Amino acid sequence: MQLSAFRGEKLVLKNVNFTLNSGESLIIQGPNGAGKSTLLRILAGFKKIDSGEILWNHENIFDNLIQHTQNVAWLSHQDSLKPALTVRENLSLVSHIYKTDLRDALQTVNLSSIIDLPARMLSAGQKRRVAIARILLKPARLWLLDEPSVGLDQQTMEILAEIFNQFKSENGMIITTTHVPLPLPNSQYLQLTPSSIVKAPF
Ligand SMILES: Nc1ncnc2c1ncn2[C@@H]1O[C@H](COP(=O)(O)OP(=O)(O)OP(=O)(O)O)[C@@H](O)[C@H]1O
Repeated sequence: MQLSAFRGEKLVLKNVNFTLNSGESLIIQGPNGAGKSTLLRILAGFKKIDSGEILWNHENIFDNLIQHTQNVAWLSHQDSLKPALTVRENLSLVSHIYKTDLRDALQTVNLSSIIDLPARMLSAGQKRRVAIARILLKPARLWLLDEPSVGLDQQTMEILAEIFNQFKSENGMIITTTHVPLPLPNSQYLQLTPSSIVKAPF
């Protein structure tokens, strides 16, 4: 892999390298600005790299990004819910596309009772749980999660542990950023540090 990437003029990722197999998880750590979200965006195919390559089953993900996006489910830092739409409406498109059970997903995150509430009326933790339900609705091989536990209470952390465990036992792969301990035993760790390297002006 050995990938490097700039954001603007700043070298954010330098020679990052890891391998992940089916059923494994990787926890990306580092201080604010170290490039954790940037790395997730790259792995999701949303941002190009400046050197190196990312291989999925020996093939460069950037050679067929449409195919790659089908392998990936993405939980961003924001929950990306439409405030005026109900929980059901926010999730119905993804559940319709993949023919997956919206009620099951909401039940897993303990949100069945608020299925018809508009997203703008949800608490921060409830919004996070809806975003996690959306991950469950896409039959992806790789989950890319940006600080998945933000706003979650202890009970939901236990649910998250079960969700992670189940997904990995079905050979799913998880790559996640976090600033706090996550219920993901037997993970690899990748430590990023902020870089001070900037592009030469010419
Ligand atoms: N769109 C952008 N244009 C230019 N620089 C950017 C852009 N987005 C992020 N950066 C810079 O890239 C660096 C890495 O940002 P990134 O969001 O990946 O960090 P992070 O490790 O996820 O931080 P945090 O822990 O605060 O979420 C930061 O220095 C940030 O200022």
